[in-house]
Amino acid sequence: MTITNNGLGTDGKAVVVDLNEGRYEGEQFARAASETAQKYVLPGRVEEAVAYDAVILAGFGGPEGQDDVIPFLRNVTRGRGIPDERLEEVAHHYRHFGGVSPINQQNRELQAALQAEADRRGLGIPIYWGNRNWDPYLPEALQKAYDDGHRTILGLATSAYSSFSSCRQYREDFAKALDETGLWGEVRIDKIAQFFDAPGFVQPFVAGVVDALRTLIAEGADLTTTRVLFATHSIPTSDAERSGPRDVDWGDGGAYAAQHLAVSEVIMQKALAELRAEDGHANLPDVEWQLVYQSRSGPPSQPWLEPDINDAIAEHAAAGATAIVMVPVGFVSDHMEVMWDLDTEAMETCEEHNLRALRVPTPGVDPVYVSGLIDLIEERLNGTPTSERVRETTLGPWYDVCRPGCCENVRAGFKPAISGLQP
Ligand SMILES: CC1=C(CCC(=O)O)c2cc3nc(cc4[nH]c(cc5[nH]c(cc1n2)c(C)c5CCC(=O)O)c(CCC(=O)O)c4C)C(CCC(=O)O)=C3C
Ligand SMILES: [Fe+2]
Repeated sequence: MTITNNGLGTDGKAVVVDLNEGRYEGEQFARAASETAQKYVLPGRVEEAVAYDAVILAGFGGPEGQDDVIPFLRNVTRGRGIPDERLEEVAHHYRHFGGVSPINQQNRELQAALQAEADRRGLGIPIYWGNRNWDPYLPEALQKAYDDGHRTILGLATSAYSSFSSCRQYREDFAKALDETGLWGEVRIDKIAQFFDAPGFVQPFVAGVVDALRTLIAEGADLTTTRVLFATHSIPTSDAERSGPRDVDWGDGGAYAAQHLAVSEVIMQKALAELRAEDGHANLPDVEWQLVYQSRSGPPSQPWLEPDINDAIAEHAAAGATAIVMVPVGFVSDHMEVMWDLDTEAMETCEEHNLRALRVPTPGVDPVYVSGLIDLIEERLNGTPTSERVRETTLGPWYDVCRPGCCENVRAGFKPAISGLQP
């Protein structure tokens, strides 16, 4: 077993631990990793140029027909022994839309857009695409990249924040893909860090909030009774508390909530500044905003992050709000969680309370977002110093190499993962 420490540790710069050099076995691996961890120094960012020869875009995956729905849900809930009858309850969101989630098509389009931008910049790097929970699966994408001769791969997950579900699970899935293809030691895979505060991710939301507020202004709405709700996926509070590096006190909701709060505040500030710079809007009032959560699942006995967006809408209505702007800041495309939980359920809640409601788009394939993701790839290709990486909050740039315990999930237990020090 080898862990190679690429040697920058003690001078305060990034340590690179190449986890792809061997296959690690539980205890033994954990012990060796913690010895390495002694030498591991913040901030865990890789400032070394690496000649990546391919990128794998890792998506969540979704069903593309009624027959796919239950098998897909079995994949998502794998290992948790949820009976098909229960899955059928979750399935009705998908059933309602013909069993089709738009997420795969969105990722196909993102892959094509990323490829076009990479080619335009002359990077000469192919972009492959594979999913966690549906066809095309990650191991297939990895095998394809390998068969095409690629050995040094950069992973890019369609998820911008830290938590077990939004970061570590993707790291584990890349490791699992190495397992299933038997390519440990043959291929190196590193993952791009969480990018919640990268300009390309933030800017489309700013533009969306500007558009929404402009629409409300044009309608003669009162911005002092308008509420901007930044919505993200709820997660169990136990996951939230373990999100991000464990040696930092992130406050309630861990790094997950801290990242969302920081980025929401920036989006709000930038949107208002942009509007105030326009003719006639110099005296625009501040608009109240709040971070809210959606799509909770799990048993009622298990605490998840709150408030739920629907409860928040009802409370704002009771307190005299007249308009709601929903900003799906936790998501990168308009997939089922957006179509159902926001555009269907939360919209209905707004209607029940006679609130004017608007929903801002996700980044999707906005050229600013696509170009911003390619910037992140170039940072790693070039080994761009931390100080030269542009980010919109003081929390970033996030860590390229995750520290031990980062985003760990005590329920799931220890599993190998790329791009981090274990366990
Ligand atoms: C943080 C987070 C993101 C954002 C980061 C990212 O994008 O990765 C996300 C995205 C998504 N979640 C999605 C779908 C589902 N998530 C589920 C279940 C869960 N998600 C969780 C968290 C997250 N989920 C959690 C803590 C669970 C509980 C079970 C567990 O601990 O694992 C279930 C199971 C049924 C249920 O429990 O409701 C489904 C079907 C889809 C696809 C949509 C489509 O098809 O268009 C997408 C993009
Ligand atoms: Fe989910």
